[in-house]
Amino acid sequence: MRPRFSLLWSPVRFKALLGSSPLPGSRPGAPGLALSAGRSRSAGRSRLVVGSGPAVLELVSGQVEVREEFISEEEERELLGELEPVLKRKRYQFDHWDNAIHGYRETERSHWSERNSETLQRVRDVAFPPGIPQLGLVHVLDVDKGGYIKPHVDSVKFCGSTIAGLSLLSPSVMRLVSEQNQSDWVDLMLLRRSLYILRGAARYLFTHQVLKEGDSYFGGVEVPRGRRISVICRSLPSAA
Ligand SMILES: O=C(O)CCC(=O)C(=O)O
Ligand SMILES: [Fe+2]
Repeated sequence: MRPRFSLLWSPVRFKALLGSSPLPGSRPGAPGLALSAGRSRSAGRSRLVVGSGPAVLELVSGQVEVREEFISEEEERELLGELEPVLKRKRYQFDHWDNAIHGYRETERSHWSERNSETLQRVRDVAFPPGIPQLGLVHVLDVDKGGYIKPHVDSVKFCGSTIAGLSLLSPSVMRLVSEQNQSDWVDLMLLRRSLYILRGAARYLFTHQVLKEGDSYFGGVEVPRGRRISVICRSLPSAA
């Protein structure tokens, strides 16, 4: 039996699937505007978020966060040590017509080693305000070097207002595109061992995607893609 709240395999996992075509009216990978230091929580983080203009950056300010070096090399090794044996037993999946993710394998995990539990607790502590209900299962997604995640909005049935993900092994670019106006976009530079957090409008009103090799540019500079594992914590939808 799959867990009741499993995000995996669910046909309603994705609310929207828009394809991965370039953005109309803007050039993907173009430098864009950086989230200004005044609006981000620290000047050090602002260079990891760029967007198509000040209005879109204003809209997502406080709802998009990227924290560089959130985990240490040692913590990354520890997570990989627990995850690799599980992931290696699975095959990468390619080319299913309805898949929002191409070239991936995934798992969910509720029990972790003590050290990894501590790392994940740090993620939860910064991502979720006290008392907010959280999905106990942590989602682990292993996307191959040639793999990518197409634009989608996480299902509101299974995921609440906050998504927080650690990036292991490879840098990548996450692109948010406004569902209302597709020329409004925000790119997040997801460095290896960084944490990103999407909240509120950034989570509900924008699709998110992880760019494929060849399209993977941040601020006009190519971000070489390798195999990437993300470890994702989510809040629960509030009860209806
Ligand atoms: O890999 C990530 O960080 C994001 C994955 C994602 O968007 C999803 O599983 O819904
Ligand atoms: Fe997602």
